[in-house]
Amino acid sequence: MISVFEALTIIDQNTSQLDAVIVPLMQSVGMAIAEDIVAPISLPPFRQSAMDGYAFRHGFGEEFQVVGESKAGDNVEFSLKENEVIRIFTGSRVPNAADTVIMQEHVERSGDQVKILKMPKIGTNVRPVGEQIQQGDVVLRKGTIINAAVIGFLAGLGIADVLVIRKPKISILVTGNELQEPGTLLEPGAVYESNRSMLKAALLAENVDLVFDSHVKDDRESTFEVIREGLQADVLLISGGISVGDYDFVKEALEKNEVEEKFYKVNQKPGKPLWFGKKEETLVFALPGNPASSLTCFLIYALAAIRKMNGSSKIEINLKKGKLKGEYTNVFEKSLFLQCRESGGVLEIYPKQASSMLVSFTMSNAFLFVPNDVKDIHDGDEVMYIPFNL
Ligand SMILES: Nc1nc2c(c(=O)[nH]1)N[C@H]1C(S)=C(S)[C@@H](COP(=O)(O)OP(=O)(O)OC[C@H]3O[C@@H](n4cnc5c(N)ncnc54)[C@H](O)[C@@H]3O)O[C@H]1N2
Ligand code: MOO
Repeated sequence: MISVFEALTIIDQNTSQLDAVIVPLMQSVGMAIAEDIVAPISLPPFRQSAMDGYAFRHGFGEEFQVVGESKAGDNVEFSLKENEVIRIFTGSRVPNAADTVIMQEHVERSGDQVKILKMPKIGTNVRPVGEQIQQGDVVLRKGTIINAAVIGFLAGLGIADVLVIRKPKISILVTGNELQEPGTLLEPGAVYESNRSMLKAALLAENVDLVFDSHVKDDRESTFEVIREGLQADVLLISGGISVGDYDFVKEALEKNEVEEKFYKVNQKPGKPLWFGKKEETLVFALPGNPASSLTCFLIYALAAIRKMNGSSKIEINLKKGKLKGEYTNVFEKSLFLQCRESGGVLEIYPKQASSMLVSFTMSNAFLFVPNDVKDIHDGDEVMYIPFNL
């Protein structure tokens, strides 16, 4: 059985960033920029007034006559004499002849006469061309994730389309005769299906396209067929049917579909029977069906691969250092991902940790990571943890 870190390395070696596509700006939210962006124009593109007030030539007294107006959107030029001002507004072009703008609260106006009450320094309230960005500057680096601020900034540069890493296409397949949809009366021997909704919910916050989701009964032929369909994606996530029971057909169906196994079984709890493979460029994660095992394996392995496809860097665990509150003994000789609450670097382990249970997950914000060779951990000991956000 391989270790957690070997599993991550194998996934990393088999995962590549997806190709780049041009999309309209408004469709790019959450996507990673695929090449450095160079400013096509300077910002501001012209000398711009920062205030509503008057534009004038500094150093020629305090009393002026208003001889014109420049409002937002205008592009008028004036040859200002020493005692002349232009009425101006925030965002308007400052005529070349003026070097300073005084805000209107600092003048006294009567008719077309203006008296400056509080003389500003030369250059005040005039935003120079390129004050924010110079044309030709690299303004955003490859890999930047597009958020509302980036959208606003790019739109402000006049950019309407952007080259981004395309979204991974994801298929979800859950297996099991016993699974029944929530909202129906539970039949004897059945359980409510939860992994499909859970994985879909976890993917909502990610930059992906869900292209296929299905439930298949424990049947050899149907499992083969539905996996064949689900492989039309960048990532196929399968839940359940990957253990060694007589009705666990997933491994066999993956092999029959010529998905190459890269590993099966990781020395961890939960999630020991995790299976990972690849067919051409499609990655397949067969997640163990127990709900906590499925979610743990998704968060630690599949999500890291999806994010790498999306433009983030290497796949690795984000291990942080904290202190344990309480005592814990690892009796399993496996690496453990324990659901816990982290606050200020102090970790408290929740009691119900079985693979079949999600109750502690609902209250958790981190995994305490216990390596397989660590047995006893005492109150106040330094521990490693992995924060997560659900
Ligand atoms: N003889 C052995 N038996 C098992 C081993 C083993 O090594 N030898 N490993 C155990 C471990 S560890 C795990 S984890 C499970 C994984 O089994 P499968 O991946 O085959 O999952 P299933 O048998 O299909 O289901 C397990 C469990 O989870 C429930 N389940 C499955 N899918 C869903 C779903 N979509 N929503 C809600 N609940 C689901 C299912 O009803 C079962 O109770 O194997 C152990 N066995
Ligand atoms: O490895 Mo399984 O997920 O513990 O029950």
